[in-house]
Amino acid sequence: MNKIKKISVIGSGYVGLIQGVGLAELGFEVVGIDIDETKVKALNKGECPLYEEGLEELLKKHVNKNLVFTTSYEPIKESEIIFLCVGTPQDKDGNADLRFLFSAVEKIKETIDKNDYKVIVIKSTVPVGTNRKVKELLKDYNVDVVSNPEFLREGIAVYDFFNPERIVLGFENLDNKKPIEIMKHVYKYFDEKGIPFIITNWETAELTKYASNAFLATKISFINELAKLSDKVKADIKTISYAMGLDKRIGNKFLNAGIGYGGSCFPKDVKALIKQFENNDIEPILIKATDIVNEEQIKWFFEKIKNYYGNLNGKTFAVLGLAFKPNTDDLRESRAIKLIDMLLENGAIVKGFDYVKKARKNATNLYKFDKSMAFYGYNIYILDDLYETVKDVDGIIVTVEYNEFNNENWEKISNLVKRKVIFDGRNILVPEKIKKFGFTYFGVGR
Ligand SMILES: NC(=O)C1=CN([C@@H]2O[C@H](COP(=O)(O)OP(=O)(O)OC[C@H]3O[C@@H](n4cnc5c(N)ncnc54)[C@H](O)[C@@H]3O)[C@@H](O)[C@H]2O)C=CC1
Ligand SMILES: O=C(O)[C@H]1O[C@H](OP(=O)(O)OP(=O)(O)OC[C@H]2O[C@@H](n3ccc(=O)[nH]c3=O)[C@H](O)[C@@H]2O)[C@H](O)[C@@H](O)[C@@H]1O
Repeated sequence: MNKIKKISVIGSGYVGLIQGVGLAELGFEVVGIDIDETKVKALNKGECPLYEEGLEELLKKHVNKNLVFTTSYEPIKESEIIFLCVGTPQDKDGNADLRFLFSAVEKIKETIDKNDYKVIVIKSTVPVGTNRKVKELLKDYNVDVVSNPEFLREGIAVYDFFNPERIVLGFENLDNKKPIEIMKHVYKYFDEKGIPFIITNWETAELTKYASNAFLATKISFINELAKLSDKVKADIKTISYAMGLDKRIGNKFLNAGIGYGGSCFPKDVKALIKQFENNDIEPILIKATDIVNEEQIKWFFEKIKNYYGNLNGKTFAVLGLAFKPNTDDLRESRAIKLIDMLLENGAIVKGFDYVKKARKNATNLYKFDKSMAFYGYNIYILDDLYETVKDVDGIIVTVEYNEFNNENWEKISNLVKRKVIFDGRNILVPEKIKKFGFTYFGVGR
């Protein structure tokens, strides 16, 4: 097989950028294509538009060497492999919105020569049947379409790129060895590392992605539902999770009770999976419950806060954590933001903090530019310093699972707050330690 020279990666968001930078580090010549001109300009200067540990260093190492970014689709003419990494957000009915994907496919059609062989690899999370549709759209072209769902986690995405737990590849016809060989060549590094490859058909690959996310989300909703009972009967959900997790069949991961899952994927992918069931006339009982439990969890936690104070009007809260999880700037479906909105709607004053500078910047922009928030705009402050954030507050609310919170100076914090009350929405603090400084502590199910 000819050595693959150039790879195009369409979409330079969390997935596309990691994919592009990662492939560049593996020695390929990569072109990143995005419709966002500002993003492309920044990337070509080696500036990372999103925060991901280790990403900017790798970007700087390869940009303008074996990695370039452009808004033009022209470079795909020179690439045998084209990765599609555009967003597939939720539409108004809960389905995956494939507008960006189909628009990228249209651009591919306009650009490539019908006779030039290409492998088009869909990394975006797409509903069952999408790879087939894309192939149908390209039926007059000499292309193979491959489903290659992405499993990376934000916050540790660079690590995940180089250390995947599996590589799933879905093909139209397993007897057609050409695209299989090409994909194995691109992912040779992982093959040599002994990472399992799952070579299957399109539908299995597409559904594996949704199944994985929905299963993890279900584990979280399961423990969150149990946490409500645990809370009431004074059991300790952390001990329950630990004890459950020691059973290897259950495992200890994703059993941390809290204020629910957020992010750009679990909420939308669970909803999109529900829609795929419904579109196939099957009632998705369990997965629907996962979604409902998650939507309710934050409301339950908020009620807990409200019940304690009686009236939130004029009360000031320090909200520790803004993004949907630690070490990211991503505010999409962040439970912290949902909680802040509820506090503001109830007349509270919010002081928000996150360790990630870009998360603070994104939150500042969100409240500054979101017109619907303008009404209570003056009631929200995003601060750069944790101690400033807790100063004179009626309560501290932990919304992101940063272990680092335990290493802060709690004696100092206890002297800064107006009232020593903590609502730990992620069960991340060590209550014994905090209580020593006179705090009243509320967790989730403990
Ligand atoms: N963010 C994550 O951790 C993960 C995301 N995924 C999936 O990967 C896909 C991408 O997700 P993210 O990277 O988070 O999205 P994102 O929103 O961060 O990035 C998407 C990028 O695509 C660009 N784009 C849109 N239309 C385009 C077009 N026609 N041509 C070129 N560029 C275009 C946008 O400007 C944007 O930069 C989604 O399907 C998502 O569900 C899968 C695993 C992990
Ligand atoms: O498809 C995707 O986009 C990705 O979605 C998740 O990754 P991510 O959204 O980055 O974050 P997670 O670490 O999975 O956390 C998701 C949410 O669940 C919450 N969570 C996680 C674990 C837990 O025990 N409890 C809990 O509430 C987190 O706080 C966070 O809000 C999956 O873990 C990835 O494998 C997948 O590729």
